[in-house]
Amino acid sequence: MPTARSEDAAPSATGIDVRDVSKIFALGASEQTVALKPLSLTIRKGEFFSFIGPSGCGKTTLLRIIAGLTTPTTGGVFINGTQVTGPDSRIGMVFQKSTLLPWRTVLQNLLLPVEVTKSCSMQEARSRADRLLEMMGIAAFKNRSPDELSGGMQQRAAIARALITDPEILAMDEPFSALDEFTRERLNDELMGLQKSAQKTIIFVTHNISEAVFLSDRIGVMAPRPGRLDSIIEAQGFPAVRDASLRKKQEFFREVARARDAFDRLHL
Ligand SMILES: Nc1ncnc2c1ncn2[C@@H]1O[C@H](COP(=O)(O)OP(=O)(O)OP(=O)(O)O)[C@@H](O)[C@H]1O
Repeated sequence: MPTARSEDAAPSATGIDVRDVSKIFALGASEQTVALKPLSLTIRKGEFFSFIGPSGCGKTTLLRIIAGLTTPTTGGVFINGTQVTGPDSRIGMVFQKSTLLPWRTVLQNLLLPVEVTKSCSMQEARSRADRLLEMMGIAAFKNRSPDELSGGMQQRAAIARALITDPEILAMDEPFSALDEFTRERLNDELMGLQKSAQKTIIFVTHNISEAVFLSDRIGVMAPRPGRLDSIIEAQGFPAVRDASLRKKQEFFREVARARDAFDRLHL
C-alpha cells in the first residue's frame, strides 16, 4: 500500500517525499477534473521507481509536480528535505518525444541546459557532453542534426541532454513508448546499467507492465477517474544485477503476473 505519512513528520533527509499531493484542474467556471487524489509516498535515493496505469490516471501530472513543472493543488514535494518550488536543477526530464531542437546539432542540444542554467563552464560542459555521447553510443553523430537520427538514437540524445547538468534524479515520462520492442529493450538494458553506474534516482512513467517490472525496484500502480495511487509493488526475488537474461526467467514472469493481478483487482 502507499506509504502513509503523518502531516507533521519531518521530510526525509534523503530521497523524494511526496506529501499529501493532489491536483484539480479547473475547466471553465464550473467544471473541474480531479487529476490526482491526495497521495503521499517516499522514493528512496538511488531507487528506480515506476508509475504505471491506464491513460488519464494522473501519471504525467504527478511526474510534472515532482519535477516542479506543475504546481500541486494541495501538498508538496521535498527532495532531500528541501521543498520543490519550481523547475528544479536536481531533476533531469526526459519526455516521450525527444524534444531536441531541430536547428541545433546533437552536441548543441546537449549543451543547451548548461547555456540556460550556467551550471558549469562551457569547457566542462563540452567534455561532459563528449563522455555522455560516448556512453550513449552516439558520439559519431554529435555534429548531425537530430532529424538524421533514428527514434532510438534521438531518445539516447535526450537522455544524455538530461544528464548534462549531472542531476541526481532522472524523471522519465514514457521515454521509450514510441520505439519498437527491440530498441525499447536495448534502451531498458542500457538505462539499467546507467542507473547503477551513475547512481541516479529514476522516476519512470510507462504503460508497459513488462518494462516496469524489468526496470523497477518498486512500481506505483495508478487508477483513473479520479486519478489515484492504488498500491505499490516491490520487486521480489530478482538478482542484484539485472540484465537481458532476466526477461527469460521464471521470476520475471512471476513478477509480471503479480503486477497484472494488481490491475485486475482495480476492475477497470
Ligand atoms: N493542463 C491540463 N488541464 C486540464 N486537464 C488536464 C491537464 N493536464 C491533465 N489533465 C487531465 O488530468 C487527468 C490526468 O492526466 P495525465 O496526463 O496526468 O494522465 P496520464 O495517466 O499521464 O495519461 P496518459 O497515460 O494518457 O499520458 C486527465 O483527465 C487529463 O485530461
